[in-house]
Amino acid sequence: MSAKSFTTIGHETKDHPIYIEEWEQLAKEKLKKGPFDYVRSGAGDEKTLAANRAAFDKWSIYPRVLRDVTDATTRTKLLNQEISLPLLLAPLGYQGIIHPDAECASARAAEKAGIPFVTSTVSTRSLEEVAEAAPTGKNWFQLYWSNNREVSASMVSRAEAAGYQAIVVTVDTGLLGWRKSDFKNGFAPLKEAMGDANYRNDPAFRKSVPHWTEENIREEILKNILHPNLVWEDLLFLREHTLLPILVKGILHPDDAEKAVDLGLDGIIVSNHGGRQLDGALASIDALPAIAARVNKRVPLLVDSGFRSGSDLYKALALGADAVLIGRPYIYGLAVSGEAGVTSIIKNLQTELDLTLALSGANSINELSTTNLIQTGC
Ligand SMILES: Cc1cc2nc3c(=O)[nH]c(=O)nc-3n(C[C@H](O)[C@H](O)[C@H](O)COP(=O)(O)O)c2cc1C
Ligand SMILES: CCCCCCC(=O)C(=O)O
Repeated sequence: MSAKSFTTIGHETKDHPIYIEEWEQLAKEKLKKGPFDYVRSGAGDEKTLAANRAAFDKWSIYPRVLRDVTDATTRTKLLNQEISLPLLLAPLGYQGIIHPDAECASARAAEKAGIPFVTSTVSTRSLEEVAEAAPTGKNWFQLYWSNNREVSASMVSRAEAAGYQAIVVTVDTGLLGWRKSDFKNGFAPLKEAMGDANYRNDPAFRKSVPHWTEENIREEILKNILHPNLVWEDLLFLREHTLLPILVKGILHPDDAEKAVDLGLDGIIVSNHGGRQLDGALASIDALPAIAARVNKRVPLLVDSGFRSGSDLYKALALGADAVLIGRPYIYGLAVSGEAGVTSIIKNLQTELDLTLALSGANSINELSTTNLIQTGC
């Protein structure tokens, strides 16, 4: 889709909101308090959640004019694959608390839009079901490291067998963040039996729980996921167990980015988990420039946390990211209208990015660099 086709978009979205805030409000009206607060909230006093948004205002787009932008396009390549825009749907667990079609709807919307969908380890639908729902999709699998390496290896093998194209290892959740609204609401999605599909179906996990009962299974899953002892060397085990590209999600420091490249990992996702883990950590967009400089295009660099508009995406791409992941926005779309809602969110972002490119005087994502921005805030 190019900026020229913008006029057709109004029609396609006429029954849907344009503002993300409206989607959020509709999702709030539709969902129960526990699930809605679980999705919206951040850790602690939500300083990082807020910083993720505020940090975009430090940068302004520095436009150029009188350039022919008739052919401006958001198409680009990621991991040697064509994607229609540099956007991915981030791994969000437990989507069954949001909509009965859960991850299958999100994966189908991503498939139709030509962008990757990242299935979470704690998805409501098993990774095989998600792959079946979007058989031509660019499906990636997010791994929560297991305390039992055989379980991690087994999940990755299943992902390979189901046609997944990349593995994302999340490394910022060795312990769960201090999530006050969930404590207040007494809400724990795993207790709702919404994130256990990948474990129930996993032969290595079943073998590792000798006294499997319906009562203890979710406790066992939690014990399995939380891994404060995970260290870089553990990732070598994964490197040896798959030929799929491995991306590490949850990097904020350039030294850690360097370490990931040194270990032979294939990509980095700059992320503070949408402000849900370490409250007080820096905004992702603030972490990006130093990491981009250090990585220096040796591996793809992705970023998430707080992205809500085409202009936000543009800023990250100009600061050195190859693509951006969104989380809550598409989940609000899912809550409001299932697959169609997710599609609307993607289309609006694509159109806005396309227009932002063209209006700034650029024709493609690859042209963007820090010269397209100027720092106007601190
Ligand atoms: C409800 C919810 C569930 C999440 N579940 C996961 C998960 O299972 N695995 C993971 O790596 N990240 C998870 N995340 C973090 C997202 O992948 C992503 O980093 C974050 O949502 C990006 O910020 P944004 O929501 O502001 O776009 C979750 C985030 C939310 C909001
Ligand atoms: C024990 C780790 C579970 C994390 C669950 C999903 C998630 O990442 C989130 O932010 O919530």
